[in-house]
Parts: sequence; C-alpha cells; structure tokens
Amino acid sequence: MLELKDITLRLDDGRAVLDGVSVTLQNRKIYAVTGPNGSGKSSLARIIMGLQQPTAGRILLDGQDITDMDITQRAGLGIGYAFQHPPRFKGIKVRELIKLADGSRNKAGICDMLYSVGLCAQEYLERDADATLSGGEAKRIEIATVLARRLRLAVFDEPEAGIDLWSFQKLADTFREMHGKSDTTIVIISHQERILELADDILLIKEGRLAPVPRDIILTSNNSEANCRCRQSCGKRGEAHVECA
Ligand SMILES: Nc1ncnc2c1ncn2[C@@H]1O[C@H](COP(=O)(O)OP(=O)(O)OP(=O)(O)O)[C@@H](O)[C@H]1O
Repeated sequence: MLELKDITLRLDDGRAVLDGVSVTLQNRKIYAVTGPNGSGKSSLARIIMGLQQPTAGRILLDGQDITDMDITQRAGLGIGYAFQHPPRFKGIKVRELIKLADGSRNKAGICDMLYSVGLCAQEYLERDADATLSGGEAKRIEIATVLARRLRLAVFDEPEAGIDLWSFQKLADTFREMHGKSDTTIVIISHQERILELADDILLIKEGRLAPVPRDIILTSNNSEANCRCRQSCGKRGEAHVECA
C-alpha cells in the first residue's frame, strides 16, 4: 500500500540522514522500525507523514504519488502519526480530543479507547489535555486519538517512551488487538523487544540505510547492547572495550 522509493534526506552540510531507503509496506501489517539512536528512524516517519520533505525519492500510496502532499492532505488520505513528544492542547478536554479523532464514538467508546492505552476513563475524561498532563499521560492520550481514527496507515514514534511497564504491556496488547480487528497498517518505531515480537516485519535502519535482517539477529544484538556497560549502540556486542569508557 505504501511505497518508499529511494528516499534520501540530506542536511545542509551534505550529511545524509537517510540514504536511498526503498521499501513497500503491505496492507494490514505491523512494521517495527528499529535501529541505533540517530540512525534516521524518526526522520523516515516524518517524511512518511509529510512533516519533512525528502531531498530525493518518491512516496506512493496505492500507486498515487503523495510526495508533494503536506501533512493535512496526507491525513485526509488516512495517514496518521503519534509523535515521540506529543503536543498539549490548552482549553480542550481529553474526552473532546478523542471525540475529535473519531466523532462517531459515544462515551462508552471513548472510555474503551482510554482503557486500551491503560488509562482510567473516570479519571481522565474531563481532564484538560494541556501541560498539566505528565509526559506519559499525554503520550498515552495521543496514542488513543491515533488508534481511534481508524486510519489506513498509523505511525507511532517510540510509543514506549515515558510509559510505565504495566501500561506498555497493555499498549502492546492493544496494538495486537487492533491488528486483528482493523485494516490499518501500523508502523511502530521502537527499541522494545515486545514490539519487535508482535511485528510482522522488522525494518532495521543503520546509518540512514535500510537493512532488513532476521528477527533473532536483531534481538540478539539488542540484548547485547543492553548488557554493555557503557550502554551505547556501538555495535561492539556487549563487551566492555577500553574506548567505551
Ligand atoms: N533538521 C536537522 N538538522 C540537523 N540534524 C538533523 C536534522 N534532522 C535530523 N538530524 C540528525 O539526523 C540524525 C537522525 O535523526 P533521527 O531523529 O531521525 O534519528 P532516530 O533514529 O529517530 O534517533 P532516536 O532513536 O534517538 O530517536 C540525527 O543525528 C539527527 O541529529
């Protein structure tokens, strides 16, 4: 359904953040995009959403070239995005925000959406969706609004960031359920093993290039990074090196 053809993003200094990324996303599949910090994952998500223009390459949705469309036009075609750091909205209640995402939802439907991201509806329905929300609360509410929209393509940028373990487990189950029930193609940028496990396909980005690799290799390399004493994505496979210090 979505084709990325040779997507390249160059900065003013000539550095390539993305370098010839080509991939075709299929209908109704879950894709996990993973890779080291700074490898270009969020840049790719922003380019899919129309928040950023690639320096070269084309994007096709069901054969239609959408490269020059802005975020509003792409939203109209059913492409939605949950930000890594979600915005807050002054003067809007959480209930209204979810209703805006999907006007056909009644109160019970809105409560279900909040529950699916691990929030108690009673507590949050009438809360202002402003800066009084914690980072994790705002993140979960934004994910609920994206889930509520019944999109063709939903992109989630690090949904785990700032979310406690219990809620994240619930969220992972919600992605799985949504996958079973809806036609939405889901792209999740994540470093979480749980997300990598539930994905149909894993896209590994390294230094701006796409390198699809077998799942077990990714999990092994993630684990070794977690064990590394310096905790850096340096690719030295978990051993402590002199230069790591
Ligand atoms: N407009 C910009 N100006 C300068 N540098 C940029 C710009 N956009 C992206 N970059 C750089 O490009 C690289 C890729 O950034 P991006 O946010 O896509 O990485 P990421 O893989 O999502 O990282 P993380 O896992 O840390 O979120 C980074 O080194 C970032 O600093």
